[in-house]
Amino acid sequence: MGKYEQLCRGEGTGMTPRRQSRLFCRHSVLLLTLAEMEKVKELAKPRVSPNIGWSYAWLGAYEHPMVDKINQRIEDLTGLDVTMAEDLQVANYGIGGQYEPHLDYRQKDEPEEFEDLVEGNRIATWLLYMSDVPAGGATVFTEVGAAVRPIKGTAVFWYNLYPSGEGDYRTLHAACPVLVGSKWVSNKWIRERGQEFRRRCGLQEKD
Ligand SMILES: O=C(O)CCC(=O)C(=O)O
Ligand SMILES: [Fe+2]
Repeated sequence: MGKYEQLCRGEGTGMTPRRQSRLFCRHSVLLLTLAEMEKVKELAKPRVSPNIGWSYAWLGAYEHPMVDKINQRIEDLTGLDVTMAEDLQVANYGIGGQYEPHLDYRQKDEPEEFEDLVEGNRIATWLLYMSDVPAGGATVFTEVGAAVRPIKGTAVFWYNLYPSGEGDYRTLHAACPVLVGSKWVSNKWIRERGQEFRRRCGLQEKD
């Protein structure tokens, strides 16, 4: 059985206490209000296929003042500039909906993928859960051995790139199949441009 399946079953996290303490910093405050989450879902609903597999929609800041406010909140919380970030992505997973292990950043050996990277690569990912999921639906990091259960109003944030700009393979992650309920998330992919004075670059490849 692969690490993905194992983690989804709630087995084999096996993280050292040190790693655990460095990875997890979960606050019990709602990062978006219930009204904001409902609005985001309402805006996305006509564009996703609720409750079947996995589907998503992009929400531009111009669509509703609340979207703009949410983007601003992400900037305040992460300390990163969101001017050149991608639009807010809203995704829904129905029963059985999942997302296989992948990297959010573009790799160097995908040259054709670099064409639309004027804003740079995806330096960081902000992933916010907009629903509780009674069973399944965790986000798992297969290299690290971590599983994050969706809790409505909480978010996961990580850097996809080393400060040098090199991709960090340890960020490989996946969404486990939803077993009961419906999973709503919103993703914000922050790009490298605009972070020059917010996150200093490293001298070594893996700095
Ligand atoms: O829904 C999740 O838990 C992860 C989603 C994800 O990794 C993505 O959309 O890139
Ligand atoms: Fe992802």
